[in-house]
Amino acid sequence: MHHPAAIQLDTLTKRYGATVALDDVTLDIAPGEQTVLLGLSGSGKSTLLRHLNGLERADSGSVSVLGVHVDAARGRSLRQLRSRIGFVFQQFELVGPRTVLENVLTGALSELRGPRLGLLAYPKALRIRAAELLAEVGLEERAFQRADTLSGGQQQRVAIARALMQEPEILLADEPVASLDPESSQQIMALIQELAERRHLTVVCSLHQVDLALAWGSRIVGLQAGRVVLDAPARDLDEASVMAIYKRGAAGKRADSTGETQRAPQPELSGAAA
Ligand SMILES: Nc1ncnc2c1ncn2[C@@H]1O[C@H](COP(=O)(O)OP(=O)(O)OP(=O)(O)O)[C@@H](O)[C@H]1O
Repeated sequence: MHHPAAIQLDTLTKRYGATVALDDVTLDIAPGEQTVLLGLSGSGKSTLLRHLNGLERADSGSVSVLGVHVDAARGRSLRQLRSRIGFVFQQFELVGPRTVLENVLTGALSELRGPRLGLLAYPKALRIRAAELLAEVGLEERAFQRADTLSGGQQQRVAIARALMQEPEILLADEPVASLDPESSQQIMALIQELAERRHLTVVCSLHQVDLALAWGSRIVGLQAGRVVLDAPARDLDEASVMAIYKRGAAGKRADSTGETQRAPQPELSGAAA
């Protein structure tokens, strides 16, 4: 790889009590690369994503993002790093009673001092940028509507616009389409791809839908019980080779600290998505 990596994980291991959530993960992700994480529920996808912006700390090994050693970053240096990393979530995490435009603007809060209430509390240049982003995600006509009146797919578009408001270099997405119907899921994935390509964003996205991952990701990383068991360009894979990562391994047998077993495996084809 001739680029310095945007993301570099070196023998990363993370345990929660007896559970090994990430087990000796080594991974380099190049700038502009779009990577999908696949694996059973509990295989470590969210834990991996949460290490990339310092929400979790490695037990051993190292995590380097945009040249910053995340494990060593604290306070201001961690805030600075986080301002370069956008994050979107399964449940969108919008402020429901606020307008769509205000929700997008909150993505710029790290650029400002103190909380802001109401549109006029934001500088005009930011309001213009937020409106442009809303247009880019196809929601300019919804700017003054309450966020909680939008459909799930529309809410995820707002969340994506909010993440882009901070002009990130990396976009992390933790099951961004798990709450959406198949058609909206495809639209959201296509949108993320298009926006990422336009900005040369590095994307790491966890998914449960194998067919979406194959259609979308430039690179597929499969996790099984915290280990990387597959790492290949999507074009070199077919559904059968990806489904192998869902075979019941250690992940399916482990019990958590309450003694409950893991949720059932749930690879999906998006046509059968919940
Ligand atoms: N804060 C925590 N405390 C205890 N155990 C945790 C914690 N976070 C994750 N785990 C455990 O670590 C393992 C990996 O969890 P993780 O959420 O990363 O999996 P995942 O692949 O993202 O699952 P899903 O697809 O259901 O989101 C699981 O066994 C989980 O129970």
